[in-house]
This record gives sequence, C-alpha cells and structure tokens, in this order.
Amino acid sequence: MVVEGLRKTYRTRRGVQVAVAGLDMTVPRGGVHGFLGPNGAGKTTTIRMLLGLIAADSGRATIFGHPVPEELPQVVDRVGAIVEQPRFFPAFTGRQNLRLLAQGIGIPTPKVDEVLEQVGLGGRGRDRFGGYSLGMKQRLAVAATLLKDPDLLVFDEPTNGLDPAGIHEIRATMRGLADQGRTVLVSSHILSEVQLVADTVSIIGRGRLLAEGSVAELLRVAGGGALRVAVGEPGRAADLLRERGWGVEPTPEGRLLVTGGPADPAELTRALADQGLWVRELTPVQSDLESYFLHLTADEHLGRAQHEEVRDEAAAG
Ligand SMILES: Nc1ncnc2c1ncn2[C@@H]1O[C@H](COP(=O)(O)OP(=O)(O)OP(=O)(O)O)[C@@H](O)[C@H]1O
Repeated sequence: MVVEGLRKTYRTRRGVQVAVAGLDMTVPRGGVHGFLGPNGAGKTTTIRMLLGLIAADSGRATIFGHPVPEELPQVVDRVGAIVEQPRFFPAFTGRQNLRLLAQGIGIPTPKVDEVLEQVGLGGRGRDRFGGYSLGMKQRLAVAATLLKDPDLLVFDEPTNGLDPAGIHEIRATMRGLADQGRTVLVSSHILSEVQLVADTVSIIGRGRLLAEGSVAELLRVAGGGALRVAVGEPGRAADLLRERGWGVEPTPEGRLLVTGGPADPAELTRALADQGLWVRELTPVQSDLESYFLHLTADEHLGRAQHEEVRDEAAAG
C-alpha cells in the first residue's frame, strides 16, 4: 500500500480542521505494519479514506497497485477491516454470529470453524457472544474479517480497552496472520503495544509522516547508531577505533561505547580483527523507542497552533 500526499480537512463550526495534512506512507507487503501517532494525529481519518468510507481532499493511495477509492471494487475482496466496534448478537454464540455473516456474503459455512480456529476461538465458538471477554470479542471481530480470506487486514486501534491479556491475544493473532503471508496494518497511539509485533512502522503527527521504517531500523536511529562492544584489550581497541575518527567511551562494565562509527558493524569487527582483537559481543544501542516516539510527537501542540492559524484564515476569509 502506498499513500502520497493524502489530505483531508473538515469544516467545523470553529473553522477548518486539518485532519490529514499531506501524508506519505508505504506499507510493505506481508508482515505487521504499525500505524502510530498520538490521539488526533489523523490515523482513523487516513484509514477511512483508504477504505473509501470518506473522500480525500487531495492526494493518492494505492492498494495492491490499484488506485483507491476508484478501483476499490477490484481489491475489496482482498481487504478486511475493523474500523469500528463490530456489532454481534449477544445471545448468539460466536459461531452463530459468524455463520450469519458468512451467509450474508455467500461464504460456505465450513469457513466459519476455520477462522474461529485461526484466532484461537476454536474451543469457544459454541459459547454465547455475550459471555466473551473483551479480548475474545475483538478476536471474533478479527475472525469475521477473515471470512473473505483477505490479503490485507486493517485494524484501527484493536487493543483499545483491552487488558494486558487481551492485548497479548490480539498481538499473537496479528503475528499469526502476518506469518501466513498476509499484510496487517494496525493503528495505535500506544507504541509499546505495537513495537513487539510490528515488522515496520509509520509514525505520524499532525497528519504528517514523522518517521517510517523497520522497527529495528528506527531503534538504531533512536539509539544514534551507537554500538556497544566487548573486546579483549579494550584499551588498545579504543585507541585503534579512535584513530579511525570514531567516538569511543569505556563503559563501567568494561565494554566500549562506539559512536559515529560505521553504518555496517562488520567494518568495526574487521578493523579490530585485523589487529588481532576479537569482538566477543557487539550490540547496537537501542534507545527506548517509546522515548523516540514521544520526542518525535512532542510538538503536537504546534499542530494545534497551526490548526488555529488555518481557522483564523478561514474566519478572516
Ligand atoms: N468528522 C470530523 N469532523 C471534524 N473534525 C474531525 C472529524 N473527524 C476527525 N476530525 C479531526 O481530525 C483530526 C484527526 O482525527 P483522527 O480521528 O483521524 O485521529 P486519530 O489519529 O485516529 O486519533 P485517535 O487516536 O484519537 O483516534 C482530529 O483533530 C479530529 O478532531
């Protein structure tokens, strides 16, 4: 999925509200892609535009190479989404609820047991929906989206209101779906909920892309590319690395913290090995992604100021 310059404004009684301000985003095929941003960043608005539920003011988006919303009918069968709390009948079992849905869209009923199994509700399908935990209810919603066997799943804040066990269940379900080769796009304002399961993420704020890439890559960027190295003769190793112009600080536990070093850690290992110094351990320093996320999205209040400006302009016009 590729999004380019997507924009959406709302006219409110107080003026014009910019919900999505020229968003660019790339969601690779296969894997879990976290769509992250603080409350009000524009995640739901973006997802609604991608699914053709609301119209964009401008910009473009493609799903499986098809421009949407124009060619949505061509891809709609390959896309499953949970955007709002799905409604099920509390007095019916999970299985009965899904059977009803399956009949409605012409899916053979054996598929129902298959999708229940896929979300780990195989043993609970014959229990009343009303008695399900929140996590089970949410997993039933996921099961419903799987009836069509979609290649792309879009979940808007699927862990909202769930307890840690429920969050864990949903995470495991998403991982399982991605491991089957599907693409899962999941939005959240809580990075830690997604960090553990996402392969790649887009971080947005004020309707714009702030950072994008694999979780490992972003962790590296957040850590400033520093490497922690355990090596024999750390004193000699430090001198050698400094000669190359890299920053080296000994750590209290006898390791070396290398900053401004090579993009490829192999270069560092080779430089040391050439001098008979063997690296026992080499770890990219991962600053906490949560702090990075907070840092990136910290100027959210600036966004408010920008919105006010637009509003003033609108009022003046
Ligand atoms: N129908 C609407 N009318 C007016 N403003 C809207 C409308 N929908 C969204 N907005 C505004 O657009 C901005 C983006 O909202 P959106 O719901 O897309 O954010 P979000 O990232 O999904 O946030 P959350 O995590 O709180 O759901 C917000 O400032 C919101 O108030």
